[in-house]
Amino acid sequence: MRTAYSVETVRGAERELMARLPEGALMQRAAAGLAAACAGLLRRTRGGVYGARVVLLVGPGDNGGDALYAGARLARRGAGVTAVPMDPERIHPGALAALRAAGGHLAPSVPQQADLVLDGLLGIGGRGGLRPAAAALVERIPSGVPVVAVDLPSGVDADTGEVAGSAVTADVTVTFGAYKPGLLIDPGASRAGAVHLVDIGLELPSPEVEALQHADVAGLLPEPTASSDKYRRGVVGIVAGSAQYPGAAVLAVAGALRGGAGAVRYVGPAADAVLARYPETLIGPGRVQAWVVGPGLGAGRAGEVAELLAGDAAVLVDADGLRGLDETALRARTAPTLLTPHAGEAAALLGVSRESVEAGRLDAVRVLAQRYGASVLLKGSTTLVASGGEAVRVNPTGTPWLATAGSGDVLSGLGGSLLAGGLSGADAGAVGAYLHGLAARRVGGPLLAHQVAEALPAAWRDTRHP
Ligand SMILES: NC(=O)C1=CN([C@@H]2O[C@H](COP(=O)(O)OP(=O)(O)OC[C@H]3O[C@@H](n4cnc5c(N)ncnc54)[C@H](O)[C@@H]3O)[C@@H](O)[C@H]2O)[C@@H](O)CC1
Ligand SMILES: Nc1ncnc2c1ncn2[C@@H]1O[C@H](COP(=O)(O)OP(=O)(O)O)[C@@H](O)[C@H]1O
Ligand SMILES: [K+]
Repeated sequence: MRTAYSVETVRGAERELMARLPEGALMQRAAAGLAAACAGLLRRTRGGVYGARVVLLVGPGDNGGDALYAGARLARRGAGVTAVPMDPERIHPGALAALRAAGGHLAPSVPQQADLVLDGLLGIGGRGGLRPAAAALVERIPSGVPVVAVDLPSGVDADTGEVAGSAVTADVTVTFGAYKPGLLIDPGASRAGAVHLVDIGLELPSPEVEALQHADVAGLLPEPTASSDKYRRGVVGIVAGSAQYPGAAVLAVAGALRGGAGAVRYVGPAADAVLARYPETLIGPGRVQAWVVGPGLGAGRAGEVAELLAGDAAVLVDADGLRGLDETALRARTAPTLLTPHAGEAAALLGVSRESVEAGRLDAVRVLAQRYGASVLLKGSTTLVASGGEAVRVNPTGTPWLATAGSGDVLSGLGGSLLAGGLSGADAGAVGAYLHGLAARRVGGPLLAHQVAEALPAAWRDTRHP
């Protein structure tokens, strides 16, 4: 499991550790890790540190201090290091002295000839969009030169991944002590590049955000045992498709057949299309452990959604099923409930614009989960799953090629199948998104939704191999 912690939590852990260590020790640990990562990068890009031209963008706080101390270490190894301050009146004094003692110097503007740029403008102390002095330096980062962000790319909100205005786009982010949620959640995550964690010895409580990895997923997948039969493995029922959208039913069944349930039952007007493609499907109403309702349902079928929600089986609600959800009915449920909106559907549920959901994904998914008393999977770039007071799960797999018609239908069938196999709403959502994203990566791009479904068994097997 990869875990991420809020600024408040990180600061608390830092305070405790600093009280036990000599002054400045933590910053030295951070700077040593940062310099080592930069040296590694310079070895790969130009064969070594000696003679490299390194530019430091230096903010007024400790983030700038880290950059300066790391710059001093690189200067001692023969790099030519130039520091450009955001505000010449406010520079970490000890760190500047260390850089100067090592042969580095200050400059008023960003040199355009460089082998490496370190973004040490803002770290976890950054608030709101970059102010003009910081934004002006960011604009002058020469194109094509590798950028290493110190702790996090400046302009990215550490707690949420939100970006208000401009922000640094890094090739590598060297982060200290713990991942910050903003490094894992878009739009921040796609600014961070490859994230490298430097252990500075923090002791951390439970995380605010977490990302499953292969072993976590393998441990949650419902594998059959010697005593399994198809009913014990769980039956998933699919209520999807309409005369207008029969394909959604086929794709949801395609996902459900690969999610580990023992049987898939289809209820709706697209039975012929479903059977033509998947003769394994049971047709018509019957007992199930989990329902999937919504893909391609069309308008005017809220009664069917309400009926399923009034029952005691687990329910995954997607797409058209999300229209006019009854908050009270949802809150009264005791079986697992998983809602799977994309940003547009989430915006309709929240009564806000789609853009504001995209910009503040973490907040949106948390509010929805709380309001409906359900697990909520918010689709899109860096899919998120929230449930009650638990850590929000961020999906580390996936590809933008998934933004294609029908891929969400496959995900809903898959998630429902996992619910039928006994997973909780949060686990079914997180494991479903993980496999779905892994399958899509296996297919590559451009991809068709049914190919994602077909790649699910291979993705399932992949999770067993770290
Ligand atoms: N606290 C610790 O023990 C450690 C902290 N470390 C470093 O310290 C950093 C945090 O340092 P600070 O708390 O000094 O905070 P920062 O250095 O992240 O930034 C704070 C400064 O930036 C200014 N600022 C805030 N938002 C701005 C904006 N939008 N535009 C322009 N200026 C803005 C503030 O006025 C303040 O002066 C971490 O990210 C990490 O790099 C590391 O050295 C590891 C140890
Ligand atoms: N930019 C993106 N990056 C990664 N995944 C994406 C992106 N956009 C969409 N997706 C994924 O593609 C799928 C699309 O689902 P959805 O919007 O419901 O489409 P549909 O209703 O056509 O099936 C979801 O799994 C979503 O997370
Ligand atoms: K930074």
